[in-house]
Amino acid sequence: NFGKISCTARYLPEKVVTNDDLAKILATSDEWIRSRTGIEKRHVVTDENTSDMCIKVAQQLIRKSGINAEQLDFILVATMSPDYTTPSVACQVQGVIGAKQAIAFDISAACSGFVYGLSVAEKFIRTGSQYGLVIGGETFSKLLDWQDRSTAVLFGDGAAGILVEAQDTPSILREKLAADGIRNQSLTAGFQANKSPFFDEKSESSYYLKMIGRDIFDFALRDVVSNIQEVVGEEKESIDYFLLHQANERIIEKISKKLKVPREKFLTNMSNYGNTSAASIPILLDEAVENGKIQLGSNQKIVFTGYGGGLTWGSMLLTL
Ligand SMILES: O=C(O)C1CCN(c2ccc(-c3cc(CO)ccc3Cl)cn2)CC1
Repeated sequence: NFGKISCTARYLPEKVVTNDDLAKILATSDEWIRSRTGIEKRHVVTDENTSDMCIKVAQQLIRKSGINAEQLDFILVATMSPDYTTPSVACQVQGVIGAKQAIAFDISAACSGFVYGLSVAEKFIRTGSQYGLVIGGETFSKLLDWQDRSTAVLFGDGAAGILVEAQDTPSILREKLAADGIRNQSLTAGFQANKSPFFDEKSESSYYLKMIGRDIFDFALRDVVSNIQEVVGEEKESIDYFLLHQANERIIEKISKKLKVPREKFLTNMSNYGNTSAASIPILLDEAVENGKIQLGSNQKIVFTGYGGGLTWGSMLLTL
């Protein structure tokens, strides 16, 4: 058997924060944020955590697909902002929706988490699983230094995911995942300092998200472009849509130029959500399904590409 995407869903927290709202608390402006990132607004949780949003996505997937939660064999949640280190968000979801047969664990691959998760899901399907959920969910608002205008304006909260089910023909045609731990300090968040009586005082906690933007930008233009080329090969023209992690409008423009693929083949929505890390690709996918650009079961060819902290990156070529 092979995995196919048979349902999509998304959940955004109610509160919307515009660039002008941020300009009231930070030395920034709508003009700067919009011109440098393409972001106009983002959603921010006020009383929810990552698990709450992922549970809502899972409940929608079950309702929309008509399957019973007990049919699920696995639940994978890609997140770098879980409620706890344990239990996993996936286990919190599994418990609430009553997916008693499902194994459940989180995937920590930053903004590549959804692509890594879909790749893992495919392996479960190929070895006998029938149904599973892959959900990307983030509450970055708790990781950010809201005094730091270079990062606080870039990110948003949200969750989205897919139901993956077994079929006898392949949907995932090619994939290439990668990581480079040498550059692991280019994007960090959530460091927890040790406070035991036996630990040297040296360690200071750097919980807030820190990013060397220039390094990540360059990485996206170099490694990510060659990764897409490696996965897409000569079939560039036959791809209907490229769904890249929604980090920055200018990055996507530059990548489309480097690949010599028309910009309109790259779906984007960072203007409305900011960078939602592991949730960004499934949010984009669910919107495209909702507005009809993408139809599941249509044999359309799409590419998913994640890239971010780790450093991690990876692309998958699918026929839907
Ligand atoms: O001065 C400017 O123009 C700044 C320059 C720096 N910028 C950046 C840099 C890197 C990212 C980014 C982040 C992640 C993490 O999800 C993944 C992938 C990318 Cl490419 C987003 N924005 C913002 C505008």
